[in-house]
Amino acid sequence: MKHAAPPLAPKPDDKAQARATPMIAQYIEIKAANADCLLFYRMGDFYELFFEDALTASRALGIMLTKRGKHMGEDIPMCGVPVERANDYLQKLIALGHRVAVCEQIEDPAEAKKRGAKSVVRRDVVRLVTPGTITEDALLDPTRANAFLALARRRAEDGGWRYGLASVDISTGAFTLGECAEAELAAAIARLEPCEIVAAEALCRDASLGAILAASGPPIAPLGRDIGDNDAAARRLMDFYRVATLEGFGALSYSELAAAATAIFYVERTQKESRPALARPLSQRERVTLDIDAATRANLELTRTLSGAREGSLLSVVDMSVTPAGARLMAERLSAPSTDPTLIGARLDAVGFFIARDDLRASLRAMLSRAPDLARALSRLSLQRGGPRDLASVGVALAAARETAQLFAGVEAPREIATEIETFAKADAALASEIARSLKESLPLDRRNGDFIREGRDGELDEARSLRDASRRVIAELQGRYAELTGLKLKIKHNNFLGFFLELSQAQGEKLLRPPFDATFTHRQTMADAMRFSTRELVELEAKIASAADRALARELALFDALVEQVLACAEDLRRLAEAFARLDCFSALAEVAEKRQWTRPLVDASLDFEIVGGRHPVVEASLQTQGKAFAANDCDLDGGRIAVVTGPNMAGKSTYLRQNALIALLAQAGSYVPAQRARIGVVDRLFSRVGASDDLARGRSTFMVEMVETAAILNCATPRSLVILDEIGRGTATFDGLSIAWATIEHLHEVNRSRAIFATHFHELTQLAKRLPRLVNLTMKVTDHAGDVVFLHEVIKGAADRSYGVHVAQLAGLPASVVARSHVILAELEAADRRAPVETLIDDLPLFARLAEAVPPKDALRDALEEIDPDQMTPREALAALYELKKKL
Ligand SMILES: Nc1ncnc2c1ncn2[C@@H]1O[C@H](COP(=O)(O)OP(=O)(O)OP(=O)(O)O)[C@@H](O)[C@H]1O
Repeated sequence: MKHAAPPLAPKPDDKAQARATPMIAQYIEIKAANADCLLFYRMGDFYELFFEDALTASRALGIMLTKRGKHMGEDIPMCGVPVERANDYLQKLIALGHRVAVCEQIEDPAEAKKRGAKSVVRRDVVRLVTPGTITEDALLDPTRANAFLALARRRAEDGGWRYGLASVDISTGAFTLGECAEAELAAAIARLEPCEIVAAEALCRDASLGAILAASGPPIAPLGRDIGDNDAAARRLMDFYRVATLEGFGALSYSELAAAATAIFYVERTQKESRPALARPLSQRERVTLDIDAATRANLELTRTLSGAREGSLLSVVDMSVTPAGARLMAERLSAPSTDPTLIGARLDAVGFFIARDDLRASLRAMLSRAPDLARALSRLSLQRGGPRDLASVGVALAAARETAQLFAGVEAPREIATEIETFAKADAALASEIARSLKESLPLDRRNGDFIREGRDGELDEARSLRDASRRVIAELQGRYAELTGLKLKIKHNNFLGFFLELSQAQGEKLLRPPFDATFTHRQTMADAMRFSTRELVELEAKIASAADRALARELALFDALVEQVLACAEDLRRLAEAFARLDCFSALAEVAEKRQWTRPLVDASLDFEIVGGRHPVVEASLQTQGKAFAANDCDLDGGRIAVVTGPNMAGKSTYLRQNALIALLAQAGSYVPAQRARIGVVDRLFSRVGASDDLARGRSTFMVEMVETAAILNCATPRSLVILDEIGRGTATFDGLSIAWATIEHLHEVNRSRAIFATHFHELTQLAKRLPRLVNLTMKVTDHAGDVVFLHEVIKGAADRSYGVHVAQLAGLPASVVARSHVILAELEAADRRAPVETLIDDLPLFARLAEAVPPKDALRDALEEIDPDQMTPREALAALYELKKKL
């Protein structure tokens, strides 16, 4: 079959448009204005897609591709999705990274007809649905924030670039700002985990930024133009918030202002006429959080495992929250732990309180688990996308707030909890009872068809409803009367085209066409097996019922709008309430985990200490527990910049040990109790890791290259306040290269970075470094070896491993016996050779890294001659002579 390239939707100025049908002409124009989106074009009960959109969507959604009419002599490809199932299809398209423009009919078809038989119903795009701007429950993951990130770039005073970051979650109204240099951008994006990134097109084209964005994962939405200068950006913000000055917004930098304005621009571009109730942007520039780069975040599997699953991540073990908002906050806390010991202490007090008061914790959690997702309901209401259930959610949340306040009445709670309780006590009781008084018990999802306002709430509504219902009874009576009158089997039915009509079989219907019945019954339609009639009485009733039903619905919708208005008038208070619920949920959930898993309160202070006694890996321990196995707890002491070099056999637990210490520090700073008997952590400013092997083939980097890039970042950035964990550096290359790199890395960490660090390695030669580096300690994994039967005890002890047991692990893994036997022979040979020329002698021959650095540059004749030259004291002639002299020396 000939398959010509599908006709692309022509440009609006194409002369083709002139020859298109009026409807296709309208389509072409709207599509051109939304070229980067799939266009859902409303036609009756369907959203239709045409031209290349139809091909994309039919492939992505697995729906049938048809055609409709011709354009320029070619069939127009078309596919469609029913309006009531649109959300399912939207979800699939969004998950695939598409953006969808929803185009509705914005006038009654009857109106269009008045303009002439051929005129098309007016249509317009009412909303762009994009991955970062969705609000519907059906499209959202309740436990994850759904933010887009707007980026803008401005010159700083020192001439360098500063990036402004605005993170907006329309589904909850959260709006935060930040600023960073290009080098910090990837880590910032990893922390914020946006679902979509928005930036001016010119910025997206920048080579180095483009590479960062492409590597960061989420789909990118380029905006046609920049937001303009500082004044234009400020004006956009003021217009959106309807304020005359930005003074109330705190000090915003130029790049933050530009990013905030870009975000608002995108909100307006996607939400069109609707204006979401966004919180005022909150600058987090002064925020003090633990810096974790993207690689470390991924390697430590904080909120997701390396394979992308939530299950098996740190979050999946820690998150025992009972509300979606609590789960979202928990993810945020783990993603951005604090570096402020006072704040951390206050949060730990709150967790401690809920551990001590398990009675209050149980009541609170029972109540919270019934509370709705207030933030998301509120957001939908503000976008006119809310339904009766969203309104009910506000009422239920307000009632729950009062109940919580009562629960804590007279209780002496720590500051972090007491402030939330004050918020609860102020919850608007009048609004809660107004909502409860107005809405029925069981509510429809959609407000479109009414039937959600209680009887007795509004006299006018009740009257219209009883008229509507009475008329329906009259219809039933009428059917009986007509049946009796004619002696025929007939039924009164309804459709949108005929309204009410009588239907009977063809044979019986014939009788109504003849006297005396033809005086009363008017023939309307003959079907294959039935005939349809109407009567004057039916037509009159139809009008009465329709108008009563219309009046009832209009009244219900008016009452709905009035309630929404009342809710939105206190949107700010309600959002604070939603946040307060999330925080209490988070604290009580952390108390729950601490108790369930026997975690203890860490001490976090401003020192450079790091002492963990009886530490465990939270995720490995939980997984062993389900298999009925115990986890062997281990200590770790890195006080004052100590570096632990861990050697030991494969499978003995080195990686687990490295990660658990990083995770314990991170949990402590996130305000959680920790899996250890005791932990004292001098607050960590940056957490670095180089663990696991992964390649980044998309960016043309091999496993070893990735390893070196990450190691370089660590050596360039780590400070004495940082915590560094390095797993098997130098493994991915030839032995001597790898050993040399690992050796120099440890020296650099010890002498230059002076960070607290743990280094796991199979290069046993490195343990010799302890002789030279005073803050280096050797640790090893305890192994028992009974007559060739090796048992890993997973216990970390002081000292160095003498062998790897690699061949033993290979045997356990099922390598053929002949290969294992041969490996033993080769190993014995190699070990004998090593004993004749041990690498340990190197330690005495090589100068230390720092001294090496001092020794550079080496002296030579050319350098000596250069040093003697003083250009300020020379005539041009002397200078020329000196130049010839230098050249000669060279
Ligand atoms: N402290 C512990 N208590 C009990 N089991 C542990 C402990 N540490 C590790 N394990 C178990 O041992 C397995 C191997 O641990 P891990 O991956 O940390 O070893 P490794 O020494 O880093 O190995 P390799 O050198 O091969 O990477 C883990 O999957 C876990 O089930």
